[in-house]
Order: sequence, then C-alpha cells, then structure tokens
Amino acid sequence: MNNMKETGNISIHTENIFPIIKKFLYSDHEIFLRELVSNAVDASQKIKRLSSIGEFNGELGELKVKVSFDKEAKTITISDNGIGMTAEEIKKYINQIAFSGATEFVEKYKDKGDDKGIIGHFGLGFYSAFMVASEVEIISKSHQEGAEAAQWICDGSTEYTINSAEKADRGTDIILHIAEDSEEFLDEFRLKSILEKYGKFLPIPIEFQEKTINNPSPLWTKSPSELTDEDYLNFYEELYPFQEKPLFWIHLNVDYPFNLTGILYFPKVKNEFQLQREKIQLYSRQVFITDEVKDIVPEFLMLLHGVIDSPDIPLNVSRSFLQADSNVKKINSYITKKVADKLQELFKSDRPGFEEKFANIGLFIKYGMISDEKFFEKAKDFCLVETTANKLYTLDEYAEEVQALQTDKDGQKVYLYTTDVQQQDAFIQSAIQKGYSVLKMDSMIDAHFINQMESKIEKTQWKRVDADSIDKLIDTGIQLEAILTDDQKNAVKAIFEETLNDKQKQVSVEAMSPDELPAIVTQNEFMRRMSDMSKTGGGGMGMFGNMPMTYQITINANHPLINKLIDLPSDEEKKNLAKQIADLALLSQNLLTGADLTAFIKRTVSGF
Ligand SMILES: Nc1ncnc2c1ncn2[C@@H]1O[C@H](COP(=O)(O)OP(=O)(O)OP(=O)(O)O)[C@@H](O)[C@H]1O
Repeated sequence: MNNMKETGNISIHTENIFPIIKKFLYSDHEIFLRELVSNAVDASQKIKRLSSIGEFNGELGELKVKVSFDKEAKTITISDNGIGMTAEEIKKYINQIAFSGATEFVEKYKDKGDDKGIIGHFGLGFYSAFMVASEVEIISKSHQEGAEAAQWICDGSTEYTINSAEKADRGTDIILHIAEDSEEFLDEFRLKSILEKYGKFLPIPIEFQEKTINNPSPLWTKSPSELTDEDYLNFYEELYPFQEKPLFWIHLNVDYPFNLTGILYFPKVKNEFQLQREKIQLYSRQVFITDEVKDIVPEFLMLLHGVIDSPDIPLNVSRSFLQADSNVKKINSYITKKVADKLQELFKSDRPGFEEKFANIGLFIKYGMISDEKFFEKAKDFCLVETTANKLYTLDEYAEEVQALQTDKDGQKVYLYTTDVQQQDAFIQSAIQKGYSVLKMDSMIDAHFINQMESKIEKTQWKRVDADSIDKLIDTGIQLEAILTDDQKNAVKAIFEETLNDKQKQVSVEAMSPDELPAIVTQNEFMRRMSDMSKTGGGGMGMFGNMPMTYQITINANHPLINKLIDLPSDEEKKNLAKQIADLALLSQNLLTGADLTAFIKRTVSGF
C-alpha cells in the first residue's frame, strides 16, 4: 500500500461558515442524523443499482446502515456497506460538493437574521455533522476493485487531512467526535427517538443496538392492487398507535407531472376540537421531512391523516417560495381532486354507507366547500343536509323537497334551520305544525357554510327557526285576520312595553294562529349572525359583539289569553297578566334569569 498523507485547504469563499450554520440550525440540531443516515441509505441504493445494471459484479451482501455510539469515546458512528468513496471521491464529493452546498446556503441566508422559517427543512447534507461534532472522520472504501481505503478528518474549518486507512469491507463509516455542547446526543433513547422519527420508513434496514428500527417497504410504496383493507388499517395503526380506526382512505400515486405517492386516511372527526391531533407526515423518498404540511396540503385537508411522499417538493427553500412553487400548487389541486373523487365514488356506490359516515366527514366537506372553489363544484352534488327528523338530503333533493311549501311570496325558497334542537324546540314545533322542514345546523362551521350557500344557491334564504314568528319567517302573503282592532292592538303593545320597560326588547302585535303561543321572543337573523360572527372572530364584526343583543317580542293578537287581557277590568290586572305572558316567553328561550326569574317563580307559586 502506498502511504499517502495529505493536508489541504477546502476552497470556499466564506471563511468560517461553521458558526453561521450552527446559529441557523440552532433549533434543529438533531437533523444531522437524518442527513447522515440518508447519505448512507443513498450510498446503499447506489451500489444496488450498479449491481442491477451489471456495473458492479462483486458480492452485494446484506445492505444495511448501522448507527452506534460510544459514550466513553464520545463518538457516534454511521456505517454503511454502500458504494464507498476513494480518496479522490472524498475530495470531490465532500470537500467540494458538501462544502459548496453549505457555503451556498450561508451566502443566501446570512443576511436574513435568524428567521427559522427560512431554514425550514433545508438539507444541509454532510455538513450538518458539524452542528454536533467538533471533528468528523470519514473512513471509506470504494466498491471499485482493488480500491484503497481512505480516511478524512476535518474539524469544520476549511482545513482537512486525508490519509490512507485500513478498512476490510466496502462502504463508509462516518465517525462524529461529539462536541461538548452536544453530548446530549450520546444517549440511547435520544438517538433511538431521532432515528425513529426520521428513519421509520427508510428503504434500507437501519440497525441500532442490534435492532432494525425501520420498515423498509411501507405500504404507500406498494401497489394498491396487492393490498387489503386490513393492510391499510394496520398501517394506520403503525402510523398512529391507539387511535380510532379511520373511516376510509385514498392511495395516491402519480408520476406525472410530478412525483407523489402516499396514503391519506379520513379519521372520524366529530367536532372542531378534535382537529389536528394527528398530522399528515411528509416524506421525500421515504425520509421523514416534517409533519408541518401547511403549504403542501390544502388547508381543509389538513384534517386528514396519513403520509405523502414526494421528491418533487422543494424542501430546502423558504416558506413563501414554497407557496409560489408550481409543483406545490399542482400537488395541492391533485390532492383536492382525488379527495373529491373518492367522496363522490363513495356517495354513488354506497349511499347508506355514505350517510352513516356523514356525521364524521361532513366537516371536511363543508370546510372544503367554503375554502376551495373547485372542491365546491364537485362537493355540491354529494354534500348532505340533515333535518330534525334525521333525514338526509343532497342540496338538490332538499330544494325539491321544500319547493312547494317553503317558497315565499317573492319566490324565495326559505330554508329553516336550528342550531340547537333542545333550546329552539318550541319554534321547531311551530314550523313542523305548518308542514315545514327544519335543518340541523349545529356545528361551528355551519354558520359559514350557510353564508356560502346563500351566495351560491340563487333565490334561497336561510333563517334560523327562532328568528321571527313562523308566518313571518316564510311570508306566503296570506294574512291572518286579527281579531283585535288597531286601537286594541296599540293598547296591548303599550301595556307590554310598559311592563317590560326595556329598550332591548321590542314589542309588536301580530295576527298569528290561535294555536301559537301568546307571545314569542325572537332574534333578528341578520343581527344574530353578525353577533355570532364577531364572537368567532369574523373580520370587522367587532362592533356587533359589543352591542347589547336586541330581542323582538311578538304578541299573538289572536291568542285567547290576549283577548282575555283586553277585557280585564283594571290596568293593574292587565299588567300582571302581560308580565306573566312575557316572562313565560323569555323563560322558554332561557332569557329569564337572576332576580327576574326569582320574582317570576314567587309570583307564580302565589297565584299572581
Ligand atoms: N455514506 C456515503 N457513502 C458514499 N458517498 C457519500 C456518503 N455520504 C456522502 N457521500 C457523497 O458526498 C456527497 C455530498 O453529500 P451531501 O450530503 O453533502 O450532499 P447530497 O447528499 O448530495 O445532498 P443533500 O444536501 O440533499 O444531502 C454525496 O452526494 C455523495 O456523493
């Protein structure tokens, strides 16, 4: 063996890139292991490929990557039996490529402060070793016949030493001499958890402490035709242990115009609070990158679980660039389309099954319709609405259903809805008595969904059942005759106003059916929506949140009790009865509280 020893200078333009990189990557030091293990995996796959195309004729052996550590010696070693490097190749690939990559990075970002968003998931490759090591050693033996092993040592400065070395087998050992401030990594559990986080699905077996930590052929890399439902459910369990089973899933597989594979699962989501407990994981060639997939997956699909693997997603660029990236945009619309198609297929092939799942997937669908125009176009055909009688309709079916009875005198279809079947029961009953149907719209998203529907579906209005008296909610133009004269009505109005003595409660006297209650309390639809929106942070609606809520008290001019009130001999008695009627109406809406409620109860038990 001719004994070489050479020291040299890595030619880069920026002196001391190390401290800058260390600063940038401060929060993300652990990725050194991801980078080095990925390099080892790449080297293993390269030798496999060379062998398969006949360019390497030696023994391939069992390809694997070993990670080990020595607490005493303060080293972490990543070994592979991949393609290996000659001394010349080390000079070329490590001194030039790895260092120039790092230099380029620093050049690009050194002026941008320590914005963590910039660094994002930049793969600094080999150089990231210097985030945790004071000295890095490479011992490598190329796969080429008769190749001599070489050792390279560098402390992160631009100076390196290269030597010939002893190494029996083909491949590369990267030995990290861990720096004092990074000794936390010389720990079994820490290393294991990092390996599991990033390397769980790497395509070459990764061995740590004599155990393989990864599944080299995860489900998404297989063909859907080979897989059973059980395979998908087991994989879900592998990804998210101890979670409830998903409802269904989509296997993604594209190779043009971008590369993307993956499996997206629809979890059971009953309410908004459950959202995003588990996240979609993003991989690039089976290397875990992140579970912050915000810009890659359309926002409304963030509710899904599963994995996406794409080498075409740029991982080394800033967030704003990612949003503008055309591949990312295409991926976004591809996923949206796939999801819409899957839902449509489920709806068409198994309507009862779809209806059953709707409680869980309705949220996705409505979110999607609100936030994505293209999704809306598809989903409007399979989005369902549910009545208080627990019947489910598509939007078209429902329009048909209410056409005859719920069209008002101006030709507007009025959709009645309730946000709380318990609380609004009296109003629901009145509507049903008239033969109307009432929709259940009780999740937070429904308020937005309703707004969207009104703007999309022509000639429809959505009104909450308690927004007015039923005849006014759907004004068919047929006026009920009032038994009272105008003077009597005015007198009744005055009595109630005087009794209530509250500007926030506006009294009116209307001819309603004698079967209806003598008085009802309602909230104007528009004002209520504004106030609701300001509560959930709707833009610019703040002022409505600060305004006291106004209620309408509608007195039923045709109710026998109101007739009785008019005939009462004294003002005192009239006021007492009016008070009782108004309090009952308030009570039924949970609006009678505190001292008013106490007084009401006292009055009632003593026969008022
Ligand atoms: N374990 C290894 N075996 C063989 N060659 C390696 C090994 N590690 C690194 N190399 C060589 O060194 C080069 C530079 O590595 P580095 O990780 O810096 O960049 P990269 O892998 O090309 O890109 P990335 O920044 O995405 O990691 C690699 O392209 C490869 O040729």
